[in-house]
Amino acid sequence: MIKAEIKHRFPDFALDVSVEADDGLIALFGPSGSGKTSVINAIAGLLKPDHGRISIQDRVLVDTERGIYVPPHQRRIGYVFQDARLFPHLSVKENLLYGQRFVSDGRDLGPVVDLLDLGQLLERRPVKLSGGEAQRVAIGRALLCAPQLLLMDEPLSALDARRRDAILPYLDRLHSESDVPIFYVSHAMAEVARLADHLVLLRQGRVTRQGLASELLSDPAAVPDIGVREAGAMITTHVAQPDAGDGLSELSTALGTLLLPRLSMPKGAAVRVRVLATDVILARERPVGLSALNILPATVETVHEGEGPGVAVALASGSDRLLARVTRRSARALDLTPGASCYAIIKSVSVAPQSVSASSREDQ
Ligand SMILES: Nc1ncnc2c1ncn2[C@@H]1O[C@H](COP(=O)(O)OP(=O)(O)OP(=O)(O)O)[C@@H](O)[C@H]1O
Repeated sequence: MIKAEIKHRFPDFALDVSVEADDGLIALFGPSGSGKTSVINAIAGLLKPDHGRISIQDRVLVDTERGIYVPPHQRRIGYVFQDARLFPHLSVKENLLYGQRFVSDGRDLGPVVDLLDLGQLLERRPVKLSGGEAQRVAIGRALLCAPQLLLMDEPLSALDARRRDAILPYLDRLHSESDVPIFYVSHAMAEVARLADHLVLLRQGRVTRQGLASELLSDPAAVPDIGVREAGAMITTHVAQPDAGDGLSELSTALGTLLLPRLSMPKGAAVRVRVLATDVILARERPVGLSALNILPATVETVHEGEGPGVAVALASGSDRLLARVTRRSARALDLTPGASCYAIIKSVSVAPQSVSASSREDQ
């Protein structure tokens, strides 16, 4: 359990947040200037808050009331920045070992090298690494300090889309195989949705919402904070048939089959699929003669009207949740009110490969 209550006033900005989350990956999401970096800097000890209390498990790092302030180097926190910040004169191996030198019980190099696939890179100098490789080394170095908590501040934002996609599976693996809780800062919802267990939405220095990512992502009231184009629920499912013969894979959902462009995952693998609200079409009758392959029966749970022409509709399809964005006009014409039964239609090709990731927990 991680708890952070932080109040701090900069000349032009006030931060007032309270975050409480179980271990796992806690994502801080918000627009530029909303205070994300300030929150993790306070946790790392790079920002001394005016008022606050920060604890990891039962270890209190900051309690301004009681005059407790553990200095940064004693916090056992690993920090991965946007840029890798490796020592250019040291090899990859020496950079990794640098992480270990501060702690007597640092982790063995071997498992971290395996986890992040660094074996081929050990003798190289940072100048010979791609941006994604350098970031993997930076993550490895942070892990080798045997941290109690890993802070990652936009670790992919300096990478191009191809390199980002290449490193995401390592973050999936880090998340599912390492027991170190992670605070992950990002303004890219695709990354957050893929990785987060707990989601904290920040705006102008305050938490607007927080909770289990699976619940918050399908909450229509959170759409304004997430952004209408980025909003979308997660379906946790498993691969029923990796190769359906025509370039598609079959996934089993609570109430039907989801066909997606072929996944490189084995039969039975648990997966998380992010389905954008703008990619879901609703119909009251089961449509026929339609090119879209995925038609899932669903029930309307709530309808959230925003200020624009669209409404966000939360749907239950068995135990799965979906979010659809339709126009206010369609919502009225179809009489989409809580309890209405309908069909959610999802085009297979609209689900990007990056929206599908290995799920660390079958029961999510
Ligand atoms: N040391 C500082 N002195 C004065 N103001 C600061 C300081 N650090 C941060 N701020 C202000 O606090 C606000 C929040 O900054 P912060 O970097 O925490 O936001 P962020 O959400 O991480 O933004 P981004 O996504 O752009 O990195 C900004 O308005 C910034 O100008």
